[in-house]
Amino acid sequence: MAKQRIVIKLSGSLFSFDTQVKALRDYTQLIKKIANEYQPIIVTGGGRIARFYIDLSREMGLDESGLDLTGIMVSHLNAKLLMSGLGDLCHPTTPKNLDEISTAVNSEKIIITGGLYPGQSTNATSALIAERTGAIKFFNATDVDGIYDSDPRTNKNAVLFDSIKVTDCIDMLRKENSIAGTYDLMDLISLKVIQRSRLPCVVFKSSVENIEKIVLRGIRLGTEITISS
Ligand SMILES: Nc1ncnc2c1ncn2[C@@H]1O[C@H](COP(=O)(O)OP(=O)(O)OP(=O)(O)O)[C@@H](O)[C@H]1O
Ligand SMILES: O=c1ccn([C@@H]2O[C@H](COP(=O)(O)O)[C@@H](O)[C@H]2O)c(=O)[nH]1
Repeated sequence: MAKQRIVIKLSGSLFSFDTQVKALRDYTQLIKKIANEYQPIIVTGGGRIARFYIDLSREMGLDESGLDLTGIMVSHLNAKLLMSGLGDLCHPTTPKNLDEISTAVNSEKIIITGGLYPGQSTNATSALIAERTGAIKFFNATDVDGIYDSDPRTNKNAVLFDSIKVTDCIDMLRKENSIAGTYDLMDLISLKVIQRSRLPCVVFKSSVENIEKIVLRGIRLGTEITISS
């Protein structure tokens, strides 16, 4: 019987100018372990390298959708980097749209990809992929412990939610930026997809240990996004 699918958004913070091969290997080992139980679909964020290209290209005069495409390209490079350590266990290409995702998942292999469409973040991509592939859950492994009542990077007194209704999350995050390279945490598209498809989603801090705990051992971490009836 085919394995259940899960989508894991891997924080772009894993992919940086000083990333060590050990960190990547630790993640590929974890992905292999997860693949014994589920069919993982991994979406890699753009991280600092995407922001580096986006910022320079913006100064050079590139328009916003062009900048989004640049960010998407970098997220696919990050995906390729992770794929280098997975060999045949992994679908050989990074799908570029939802149709390619639908075909790729039929291989029953691990799927690794980056962003898909301009005007959104890899979180929205992940939610759309989860919706399209019938994944049972969207695990958003980010660079903070979960969803707070305000940005914890700018408010040291921000309070972490154990769970939050998707509607409250939409109200809280609706004023966020939607220009290339600045989509923080969950963008509106990701939340709307979660809402319309009642997609289970948890946001937590990315680490090999945390992903193992939450995905394979069912330990509760971070912030669950709940859907009210
Ligand atoms: N209410 C909030 N709760 C938690 N984090 C928030 C909130 N509002 C803004 N943020 C910011 O969102 C950031 C996480 O989103 P970001 O997209 O930068 O991370 P990522 O998904 O790990 O990176 P990438 O997009 O490169 O994969 C946090 O570092 C935090 O500063
Ligand atoms: O589906 C997508 C995914 C990404 N982008 C652009 O790339 C950057 C980097 O992605 P992050 O998720 O923020 O790491 C993002 O800011 C967008 O500009 C996109 O357009 N569509």
